[in-house]
Amino acid sequence: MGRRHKKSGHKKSKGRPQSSTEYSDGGDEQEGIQENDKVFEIQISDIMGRFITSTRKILPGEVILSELPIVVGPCADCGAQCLGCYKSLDNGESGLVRCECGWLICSKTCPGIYTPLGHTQMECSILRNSESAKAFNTENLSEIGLHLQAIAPLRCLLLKSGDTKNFEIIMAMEHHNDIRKNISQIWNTNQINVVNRIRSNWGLTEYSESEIHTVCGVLEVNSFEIGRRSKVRGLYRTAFLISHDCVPNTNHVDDENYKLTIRASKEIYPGQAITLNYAPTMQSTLKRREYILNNKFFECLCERCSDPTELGSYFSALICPKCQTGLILCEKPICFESSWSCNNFPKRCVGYNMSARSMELLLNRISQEVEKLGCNDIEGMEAFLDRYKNVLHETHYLNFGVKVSLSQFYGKIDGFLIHELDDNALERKIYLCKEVLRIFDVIEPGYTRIRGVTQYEIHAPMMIQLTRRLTKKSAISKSEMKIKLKEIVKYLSEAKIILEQEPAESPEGQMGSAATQALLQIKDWEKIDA
Ligand SMILES: C[S@@+](CC[C@H](N)C(=O)[O-])C[C@H]1O[C@@H](n2cnc3c(N)ncnc32)[C@H](O)[C@@H]1O
Repeated sequence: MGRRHKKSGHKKSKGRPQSSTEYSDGGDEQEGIQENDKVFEIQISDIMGRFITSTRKILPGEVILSELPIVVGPCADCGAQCLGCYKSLDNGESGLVRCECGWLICSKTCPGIYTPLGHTQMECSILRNSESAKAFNTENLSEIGLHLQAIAPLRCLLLKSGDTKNFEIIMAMEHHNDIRKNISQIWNTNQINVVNRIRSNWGLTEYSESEIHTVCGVLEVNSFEIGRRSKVRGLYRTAFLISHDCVPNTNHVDDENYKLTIRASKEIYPGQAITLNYAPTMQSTLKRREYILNNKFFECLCERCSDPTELGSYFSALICPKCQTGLILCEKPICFESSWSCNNFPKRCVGYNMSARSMELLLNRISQEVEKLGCNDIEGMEAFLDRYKNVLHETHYLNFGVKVSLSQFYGKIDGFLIHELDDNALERKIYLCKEVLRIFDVIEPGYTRIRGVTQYEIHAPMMIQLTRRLTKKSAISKSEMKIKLKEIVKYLSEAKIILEQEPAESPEGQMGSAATQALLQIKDWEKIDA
């Protein structure tokens, strides 16, 4: 697995820091932040290349940077999409609509036609002149996705004559060509779907093969997945500098104009690296490291990856089948081939070992079971947890994913609507939310979307428990009620702060407004009670 890895180990940064103004030529990357209050500067390390660190203490929720993209385009694995607004397309009732260049669009009035971050006039005439749409097989719309793969790279290349400053910024981004060219699956796919398409099929020979491979690499390594409705990627002139950590200290959102806002999710100290998680946070160390190696082309050596317990979350731990009390942990988590053994050995266990390969096979088999679970199937999920209770640690990532789903679905699914839940089911939802929060406090702490959602989720069963106790006149003293209400207000208040950062129309944004309403209602309650 290590063959793609060029650099290893974190080293201290060296060289002089560059201020963000010096680097970005006074861009808008810290919009809303005073010139004399820049919160980050650029550093360079042998291992990570450029990365950013804070110049002062940054508080949770503070905006670190906010910027519009340089380039937006369909993701490499998108299906048929509108070239202007990226809406997914199907043959639908109205059939397929084509732009003047012959490419498919959602409608003649698509808001993304002839706009800088959609289908520009320049792109339209290039695609028309090259007769690029002639090759479309509209009988098979998924094939259109292959043509769309070349659009984001083309948009980067068009900056060469249209916006040289941004073209230079893009070409100076990390592309890892030296590693990627040895991965035939990546390089050959790009050669066929992007390089040959742009140069041979569309006749744009002014762009060299190496230039096209470079923009492919830049997009793979640096782009952000954005947009709510479809698979869209964007390149940003400053945000790409943020380095990776499996326990990040920022979160990000993008709005309807693809403006990206990076906020601190927890306190960041002066000089500390500003980080985000490039990998899916709810995966085990093995899976995250594999993802980063295969998609971002480096080996993660962060604290979470280096610790066999994943900072006490036991996200990858199995229960020892020999002694039943010990945990099977990876001996050297930052080595893909490392074996696994019982942590009770030698004192309380005769010993149990597993090879990396056996662990991989076991987890793949259990993952397939998780994937088969219907997303509404609360009983199926509970049965899964019960089936593996003596195999997987209670917060193993496969259990944990199921628990996160359950923490949200109890109260929302037919037959399990919140007012239909009996006392045990309410208690179960509260228990799951608390467990989910306990683990996210370790792996994604602070002001993060999932913590906000879970804090919102926990308030409803707690409120219902309280009202049931009042109406049933089960003994509840005034002081106990006050304590319960205080706890609910604490959850809702943090949910409100976190979720109000989300776009108002998004489900999370709407939860934020609902949290505000719920807080007002509790205030009324308190008045009545008083
Ligand atoms: C989005 S770019 C970040 C900017 C890049 N360092 C540069 O100088 O242009 C991602 C690349 O930065 C490097 N990188 C980021 N975080 C890293 C980390 N935690 N450890 C090692 N390399 C890292 C890797 O080369 C990765 O592919």
